[in-house]
Amino acid sequence: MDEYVGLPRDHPESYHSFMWTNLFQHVDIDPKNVNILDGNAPDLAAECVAYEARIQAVGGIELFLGGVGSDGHIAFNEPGSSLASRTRVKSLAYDTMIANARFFGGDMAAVPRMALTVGVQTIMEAREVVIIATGTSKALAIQQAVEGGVGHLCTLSCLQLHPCSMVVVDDDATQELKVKTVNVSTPFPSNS
Ligand SMILES: N[C@@H]1[C@@H](O)[C@H](O)[C@@H](COP(=O)(O)O)O[C@@H]1O
Repeated sequence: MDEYVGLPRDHPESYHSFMWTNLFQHVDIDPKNVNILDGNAPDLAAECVAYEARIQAVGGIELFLGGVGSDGHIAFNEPGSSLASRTRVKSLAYDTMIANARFFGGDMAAVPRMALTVGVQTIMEAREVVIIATGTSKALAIQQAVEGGVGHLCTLSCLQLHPCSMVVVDDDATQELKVKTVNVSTPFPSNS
């Protein structure tokens, strides 16, 4: 769904490496059926257009599975991204660079400043969207996305308008939610 611009494909922190290490090498998939954006393409804009065309050619995205940044971004659709956006080159937000510095030895100078990413509209056209958010660092983003209005400052909020989306959270990620619900398996206290 996204890839840093200019980071060597085989760098341990590239999304190519992440996907091969954590998923593709464990499943029976023909490498020619893997489609990851090329952040080193000679023409980045053309790479983004071609990626959208490849999605269309296979009939669209069946399931979009992703995470969320602590500022509410999905893929690399940083705050301020157009809700009509499609795959494109994106400058990373300073907060995202700080969050990612841990993957680059804490060296901000080593953190890529740009990425290729699917757009908000690209994600909205997937038939199903599942987003996983764990930990207190995601709690504000979850609150804004679930209880706030739909807006481009928290691109996860667009899922309020998606017909088949789900956000999977742990308890920590729900800490900022204002509307409390009771776990259906918890019995109500008895008055007697
Ligand atoms: N580009 C990725 C996002 O696609 C991802 O959702 C986010 C959160 O990742 P994690 O769930 O590992 O914190 O990290 C990066 O910013």
